[in-house]
Amino acid sequence: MKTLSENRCFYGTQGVYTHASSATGTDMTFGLYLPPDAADGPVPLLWFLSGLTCTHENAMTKAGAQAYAAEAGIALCFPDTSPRGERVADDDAYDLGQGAGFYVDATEAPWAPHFNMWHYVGTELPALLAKHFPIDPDRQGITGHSMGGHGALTLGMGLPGRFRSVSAFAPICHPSDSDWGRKQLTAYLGADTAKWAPHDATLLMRETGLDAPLLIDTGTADQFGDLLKTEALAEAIATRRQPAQLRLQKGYDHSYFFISTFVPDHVAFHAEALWS
Ligand SMILES: N[C@@H](CCC(=O)N[C@@H](CSC=O)C(=O)NCC(=O)O)C(=O)O
Repeated sequence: MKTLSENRCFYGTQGVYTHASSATGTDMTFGLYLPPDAADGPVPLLWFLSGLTCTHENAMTKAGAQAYAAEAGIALCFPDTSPRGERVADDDAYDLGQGAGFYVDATEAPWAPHFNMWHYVGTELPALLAKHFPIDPDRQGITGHSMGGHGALTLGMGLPGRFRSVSAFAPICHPSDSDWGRKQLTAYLGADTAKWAPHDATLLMRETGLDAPLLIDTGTADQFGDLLKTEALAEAIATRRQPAQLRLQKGYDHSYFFISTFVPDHVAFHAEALWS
């Protein structure tokens, strides 16, 4: 692992690191914020999975989460959203290929050799963090935005017992029934829709639900609102009687202005679960 940068931030450290990933077969870059409490021993970890077109950098520099994480004594990890590089497959569209890994392990050509973001975020990167940083692996929460919100929800439900708390900002909720999902799941996993089910939060909610507290915020003026299919997840939550807060925030769009407004609520929500 190599350190690319470390900056003092709210009395802790915002680092950016790169490492050779066996999951993706590429070098992967991630951001890790360690709060001041990490100087005294292991701290809980909150994952922030980003959306389409993002690198590790967008949420790290635009969400404004560090101030609240410092106060709550929680580390933040900002992974990249896909493998990258000249020898990695890509597509001209912004919503497929590099920057659009959808947090799945691809089985189809040309994506399968490198696009293994489920394994990367779910297995490889947690182990790397636990080895190199003062992180308590038994106290993890996960959040994310849009495609990253989809990742937070599907990893949260797909890895029972891993996360003590799950939240999302404007998540893609039902990718099997959305133009933000069908194209990508077909490309990465093939045309057999049965293989998509573990990567669809609405279907997972109907089938298995979530064994952790859940908070979702979505703006009523989200320019991608029709693609998110929030209503399908809301119905699945209600039908299942899943304990959850699903808040529709009046006038907010899909941007980081929306995320940074509600980031304090989300960090506090995770802190309550991670420190109890
Ligand atoms: N370029 C696209 C829209 C891309 C976009 O809005 N990406 C969002 C995430 S959308 C869902 O995953 C994002 O986080 N962008 C980065 C940022 O810093 O805002 C288009 O033009 O339509």
